[in-house]
Amino acid sequence: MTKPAMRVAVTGAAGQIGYSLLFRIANGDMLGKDQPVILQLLDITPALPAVKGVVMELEDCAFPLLQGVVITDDPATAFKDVDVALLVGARPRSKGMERKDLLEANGAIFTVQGKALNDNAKRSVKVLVVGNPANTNAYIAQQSAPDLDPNCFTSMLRLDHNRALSQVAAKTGKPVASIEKLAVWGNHSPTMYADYRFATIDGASVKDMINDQEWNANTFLPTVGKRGAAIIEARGLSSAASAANAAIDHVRDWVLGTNGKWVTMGIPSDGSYGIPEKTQFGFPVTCANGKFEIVKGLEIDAFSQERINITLNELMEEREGVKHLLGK
Ligand SMILES: NC(=O)c1ccc[n+]([C@@H]2O[C@H](COP(=O)([O-])OP(=O)(O)OC[C@H]3O[C@@H](n4cnc5c(N)ncnc54)[C@H](O)[C@@H]3O)[C@@H](O)[C@H]2O)c1
Ligand SMILES: O=C(O)C[C@H](O)C(=O)O
Repeated sequence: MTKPAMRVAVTGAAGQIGYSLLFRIANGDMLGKDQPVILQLLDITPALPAVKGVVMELEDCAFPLLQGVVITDDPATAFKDVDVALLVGARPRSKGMERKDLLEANGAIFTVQGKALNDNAKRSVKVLVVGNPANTNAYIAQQSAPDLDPNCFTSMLRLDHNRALSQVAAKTGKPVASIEKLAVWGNHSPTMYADYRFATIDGASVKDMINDQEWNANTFLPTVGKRGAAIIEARGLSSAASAANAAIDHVRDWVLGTNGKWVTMGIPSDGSYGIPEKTQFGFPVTCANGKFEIVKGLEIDAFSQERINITLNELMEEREGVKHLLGK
């Protein structure tokens, strides 16, 4: 029997991530090959003609799972009864900027959209914030939606997770798919802490295999942390296909589960590992039955604690910087 369609809102639908994302959602890559979808696309008024062009292309793909498309510049319409909301629409940084430099330009978008989700989305909505600075924007949206469970709101660290997987695979000469139990802690920024201390490949310790703390501190962490800037430098534009791919991975795992495997999600802290409650922080999680759960009880050594403190402090500063948007 055919499943009822799930409603998926995507903001910034005319943008470059949107162009990589929408076709994959409509193809069933995110919610399953047996899951019909209705896309509810939001962008600003001047971008609506471009959204219509993308929708013409979606039609021309004749995706069997695509049951309908809504195009709008009104957040209330975009989020009406949605099961999943991908908040991508926001300005990207250009060369020389850090992601937090976007707070002023982008923060306000997320108060409006958080409120619109609060008033219109399904109570079980799964929200992923991609627009930068993603963790703090997700915090703003969550704080603007007091009637929704805070755990409805997540932010994207999956791109950092996937980047870290690739670097570890290259260093060890082993396939990406063989790596388990990798984690990325903290903010989606160069301060994030990609941690392979618990990672295994075919049951063997990755840390022992690499056995090179100098490489960890001076090559691996800067490479993963600054990868976004390296892509902007090389492409002249920020990452788009890999960002869309990470968004698909994040939501797919949240909805369909990880079978006990660890993934990284930015989620509101429950106080674990000393991270203040509701801080949107990258944690190792497992997902089952549509819910995520933090991997608890991991030992945090001195080097890791130092890195976690740095990324947490940055998030606290960002939070301080958006207080005025939240009337605090
Ligand atoms: N978290 C991550 O890992 C990650 C990775 C890559 C990019 N990003 C971020 O994602 C965002 C989008 O990147 P992009 O390359 O697609 O940018 P883009 O400029 O190509 O597209 C952004 C789109 O958002 C739209 N938009 C602007 N304000 C809006 C609003 N209030 N409501 C709805 N739509 C709005 C624009 O009109 C545009 O169509 C940027 O902030 C970028 O930094 C995050
Ligand atoms: O780095 C950026 O500004 C874009 C994105 O967050 C990335 O990590 O590629």
